[in-house]
Amino acid sequence: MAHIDAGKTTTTERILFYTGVNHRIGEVHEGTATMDWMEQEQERGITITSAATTCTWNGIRINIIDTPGHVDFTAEVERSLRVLDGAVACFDSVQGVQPQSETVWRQANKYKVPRICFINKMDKAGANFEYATSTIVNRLGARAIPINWPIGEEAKFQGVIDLVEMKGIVWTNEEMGAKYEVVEIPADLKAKAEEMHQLLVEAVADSDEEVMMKYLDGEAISTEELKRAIRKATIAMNIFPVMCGTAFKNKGIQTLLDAVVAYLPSPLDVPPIEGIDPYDTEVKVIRHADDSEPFAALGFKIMTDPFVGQLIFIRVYSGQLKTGDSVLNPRTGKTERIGRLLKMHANKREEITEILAGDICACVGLKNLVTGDTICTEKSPVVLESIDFPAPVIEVAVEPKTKVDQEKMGIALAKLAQEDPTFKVRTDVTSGQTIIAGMGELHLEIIVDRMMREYKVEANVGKPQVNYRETIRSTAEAEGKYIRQTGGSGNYGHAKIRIAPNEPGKGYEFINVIKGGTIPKEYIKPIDQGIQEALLGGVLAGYEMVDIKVELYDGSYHDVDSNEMAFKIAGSMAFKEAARKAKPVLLEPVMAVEVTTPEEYMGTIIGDLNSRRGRIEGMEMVGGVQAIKATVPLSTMFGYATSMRGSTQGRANFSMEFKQYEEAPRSVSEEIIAKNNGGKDK
Ligand SMILES: Nc1nc2c(ncn2[C@@H]2O[C@H](COP(=O)(O)OP(=O)(O)OP(=O)(O)O)[C@@H](O)[C@H]2O)c(=O)[nH]1
Repeated sequence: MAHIDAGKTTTTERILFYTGVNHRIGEVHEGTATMDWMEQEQERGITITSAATTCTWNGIRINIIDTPGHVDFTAEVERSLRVLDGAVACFDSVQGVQPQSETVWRQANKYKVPRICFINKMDKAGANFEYATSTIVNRLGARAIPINWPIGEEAKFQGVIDLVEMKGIVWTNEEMGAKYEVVEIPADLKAKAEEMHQLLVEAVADSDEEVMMKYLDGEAISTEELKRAIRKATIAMNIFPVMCGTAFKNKGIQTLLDAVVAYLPSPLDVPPIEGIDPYDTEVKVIRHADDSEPFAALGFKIMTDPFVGQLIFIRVYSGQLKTGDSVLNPRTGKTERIGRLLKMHANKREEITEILAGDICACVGLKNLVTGDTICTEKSPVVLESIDFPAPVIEVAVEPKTKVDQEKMGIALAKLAQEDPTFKVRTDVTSGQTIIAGMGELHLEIIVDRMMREYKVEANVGKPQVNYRETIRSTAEAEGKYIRQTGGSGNYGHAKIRIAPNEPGKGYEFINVIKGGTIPKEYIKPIDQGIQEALLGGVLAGYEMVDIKVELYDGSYHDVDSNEMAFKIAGSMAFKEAARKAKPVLLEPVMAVEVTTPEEYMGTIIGDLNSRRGRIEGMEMVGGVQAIKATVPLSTMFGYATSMRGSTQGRANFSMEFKQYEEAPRSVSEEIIAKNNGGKDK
C-alpha cells in the first residue's frame, strides 16, 4: 500500500520473480507488469484493480494484494486491508510520506493491520533514508524503527546493513539481483550501525519480557531473541520496522521477503474474528483460524472474467471448504454451491479442490453475493463485519448511440457496478438519462473506457458533474392519500408521517409506530419503499436525500380497494410534502486538498484556493517544499491540475480526496436549483 508511484507494482513484480512465480520481470513503464493486467493499467502505468496473487518464500505461503495508489480507487485499498493480516507500506526515498500515504496508513490503522515500511527508490537522486523515515514518525505519528541502514545512497546505493544480524548485504547487479553477498559492515558505517542496533533493541524490549530483563541487566541479546521481540512488537503495532531498497534496480527485495516472513503475522497470530449470529444479532460469534471450526469466509471482491464468468474473491477466516460444497449467505438467506475454487497468480489461475482457514482464493458459482457478504455453513451461521465504502461524489451522463447500445450498456453498467462498490448507476428522473457516479474523474473515465472496450458499447459521455445531496434542517408532518377508481377496481392508500433530521452519515431510518392495525402490516413495507423511492429524487434539485428519520404514525385503509401500490404512492406523496416543509438544503462534497509547492508560489496557490471557496487548514515545510492543506468544494476543483501547473510552471503538485458533505452556501444552491429547473419532481 502507498501513495501513487511509490513502487508497489514494481516491488510486487520483483517478489513474483524471486519467489519463482514469474520467469521474467514485468515492468510497469513497459506495460508488461503481471499485476497490472488490465489494458487500461498497462497503458497508463497505474494500478486500478487490486490483483490477488500467491507465492512461496522459504516454505511459507504469502498471499499478496497489490493495491492502487490513486485516491479514486481507495475502495480497493479498503477491502484489501480488511482481509489482509499484514501490509508493506512503500515510500519514495526522496519524498517520504505523501498525502495518499497518510490515507492508506489511516485505513490500515482502522483495520489494525501491522506494517513493515519499505523505503523504495534508494537509487534516485535526492534519496535520503533518514529523512524519509523521519516523515513516517512526524507525519504519520508512527513509531518507525529502522531494521536496515542503507549502504550508499542515490547512484551509490549498493545494499543494506541488516541491523538485526549486524551484517552487510550487497547486490551484485547480476541475474536481475537474484545474487547478493553477505559482507562486513563498512568501516565508515560501523558506529552508525551500532547506534541504530541499540535503538532497535530499546524499542522492542518492552514488547518482550525476557529481552527487557536482559537489556536492563546489560546482558547480550541473541539474534533469535531480538527477532522474536521484533515480531511481537510489530504484530502488536508497538513499532513499524523500516527497511530500504530499490525495486527497480533489484536491491532489497529478498531482505523484504525475509522480514515479511519473520515479522508480519500469520493467520494464527491475529486475534480471532468476531461476528454476529444472523438469527439473533445480540449474540456474538467468535471464530478462530482453525480448520476444524465451522466454515466462515468474507467475499471481498467480485471480478467478471471473460472466460470463467464471475469470480468471487474470498478470505477464509475459519474452517475449510471443498469444491461442490454448499454455503449459506446469511444476507440473502440462500444456500449456493461452490462450483470451482481457484488459486490466483495475478493473471493466471490454478484449479484447487479445497481451501483452509487463512486462505485467500477465488471461487465460481456464487451468483447472488455482493462485496462484503459473509458465506458460512448452514449449521453454524455467522455474519462477519462488512466493508465500508465511501459515497460517490462525481457523476456523468452517458447516452447510448443506438437502441442496441442501450441494451448492451444496461448489462455492462450492471456488471461493472457489481464489481465496484463505489460505482453507482441511476436514471435521472426528469431527463431519463443514465447517470453514472463514482469517486473521481479518473474513476469514471476508466469505467467508461471499460464499458466501450470490454462490452463494445458506443455512447456519448457528458461532462463530469458534482454529485450533490439533499437533506432537511427541521421537522415536519404530512399525509399522503392515494384514492383512485380505475375501471372496476379501486386504489386506496393513506399514510401520515413525521420526518426529522438524522445524524450526518446515519442515512435513512424508518420507524413504524402504528398501533392497533390502523394500517395492516402488509402495507407498512410498501410505504417504506415509496419513501425510499422519493428520497432518490430529492425535492430541491433532484438529488438523493440523506440523513432523514421518518416515523409512520397514522393512516387508514379500505377493505376492498387497498393494495401495495396505493400505499407505496401514498408513502412517496407524504414524504415529498413533508420534506418540502422541513427546510430542505443542498449538500455539496468538500474535498481535503494538499498542494506541495516551492515557497515562491505559496501566495499564488493560497490566493487561488481562496477564490475557489477553499479554507486553508494548515501549512508545513516538507522536504524543502511547502505543503498547504485546505478543504475545498469539489465543484470548484474541476480543471485545477492544469491551472495550478500553469501558474507554478509545473512545479507544484496536488492531491485531493473526499472529506465530507457540507451545506452549500445559499448563492451556490440557488444557482443549482435554478439550473435543474427548480426541482425535478415538479
Ligand atoms: N528510480 C526508481 N524508480 C522506480 C523504483 N521502483 C519503481 N520505480 C518507477 O516508478 C514508477 C512507478 O512505479 P509503480 O511500481 O507503478 O508504482 P505503484 O506504487 O505501483 O503505482 P500505482 O499503482 O499507480 O499507485 C515506475 O515508472 C517505476 O519504474 C526504484 O526503486 N527506483
